[in-house]
Amino acid sequence: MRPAGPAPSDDDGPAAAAPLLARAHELDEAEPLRHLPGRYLLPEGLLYLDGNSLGALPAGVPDAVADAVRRQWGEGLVASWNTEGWWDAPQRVGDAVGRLVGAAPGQVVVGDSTSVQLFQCYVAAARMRPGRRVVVADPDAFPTDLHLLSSAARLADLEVVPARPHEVPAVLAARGGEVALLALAEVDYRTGERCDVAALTAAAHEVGALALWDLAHSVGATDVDLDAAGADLAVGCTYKHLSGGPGAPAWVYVAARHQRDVDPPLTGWHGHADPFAMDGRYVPADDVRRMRVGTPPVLSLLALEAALGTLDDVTAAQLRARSTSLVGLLVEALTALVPELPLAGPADPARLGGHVAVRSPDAWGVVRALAARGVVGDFRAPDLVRLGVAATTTTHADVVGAALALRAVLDADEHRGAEHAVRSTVT
Ligand SMILES: Cc1ncc(COP(=O)(O)O)c(C=O)c1O
Ligand SMILES: Nc1c(O)cccc1C(=O)C[C@H](N)C(=O)O
Repeated sequence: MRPAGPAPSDDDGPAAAAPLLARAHELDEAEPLRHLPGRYLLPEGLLYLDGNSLGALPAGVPDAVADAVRRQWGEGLVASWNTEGWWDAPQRVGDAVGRLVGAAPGQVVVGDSTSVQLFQCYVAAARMRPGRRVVVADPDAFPTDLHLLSSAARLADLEVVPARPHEVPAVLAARGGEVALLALAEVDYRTGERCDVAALTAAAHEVGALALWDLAHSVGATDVDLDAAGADLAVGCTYKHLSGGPGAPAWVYVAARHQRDVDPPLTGWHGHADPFAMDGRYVPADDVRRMRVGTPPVLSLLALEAALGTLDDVTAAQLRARSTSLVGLLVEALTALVPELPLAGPADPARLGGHVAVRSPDAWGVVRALAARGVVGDFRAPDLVRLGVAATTTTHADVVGAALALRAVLDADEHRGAEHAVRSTVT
């Protein structure tokens, strides 16, 4: 963590800003994906640094959704399950997501929320490792992960052993043969810190455990490679860096080698080997389709498919390169312009996902004051100002602009206003 330092004097701000702004413009001009922001719709003049919560609207999505509603639903009616490929959309869209997380086709389905997929995976993993009762998990994980793990543990009689990512090797060494599952996120939703998926997966495998990854903050921001890492199970949202839209369905990955053994607890008819046999006996599909549950949110799935179409000609490595460049400049700009707010995570962009967080006892007021200046970040309790970069829409000029706005907020004491006293649920 970077130590807190003195605030720049009146002259330091602009002096430090000029070279940063010049470099931002150079980087934006040299950026191979500089055309990408033009494929998204954002309000004019807004500096949107919250795509790690809800990604911007891709320009093609409104027409795709209108077509899904008016033509596919309105005219095609029930026949659209076949003629428009609604029935197979979870696998088709799953493969499109899989391309961005290093999953060869046939290992990802999209349909339920991340919370549901997590629950499916916790219980399924415990069933795949009978006789082992321990799940090693990060106590600082996103709350839904912890809540669902706690319920799965009650249901399947599991013991949850807390370990932050850096503590995992020691905990695995201590609990070895008792461990059924290691459950972690690649990117810490608070600090942005990234851990080594391949190394930690290998450590889990060494003791015979499975590894489940929550990639909510990774997909579209990191170059995580599930197949290469040998991961067993993974889940992730699609409404953040993939811009699938509010409530867009999440995805689940099951490595091909586990698909005949994985035994999820929610055995809905869409996961049946022959759903239209209308057989009262459950026979799971013999591939990743068995992770499907019930009827998926088709309109949202089609919106997501259109959003992913925006990235058809872009690779995960290209997105990662742009994200890293943006995050690197954001860290540099924050370090230079607001040194009194320490970084919550590492300064090295290679060790970060798609967002950067700084600590402030007035974090909520800072976030509200930034919003009043047209800079959208978010607050995470108790003391974090989180600024996300989207490889799709954020520019280098945006990140320097956000750091400058933060400097101006602190200089003018705008974060201490009485109107910031009440905390809302979002941002
Ligand atoms: C790491 C992580 N997991 C899960 C979720 C959310 O899951 P759900 O989409 O089910 O609300 C989020 C964000 O909301 C998240 O950051
Ligand atoms: N999923 C969200 C929601 O349903 C409402 C408001 C925000 C969110 C988010 O995505 C929060 C986000 N996962 C986070 O890292 O804090």
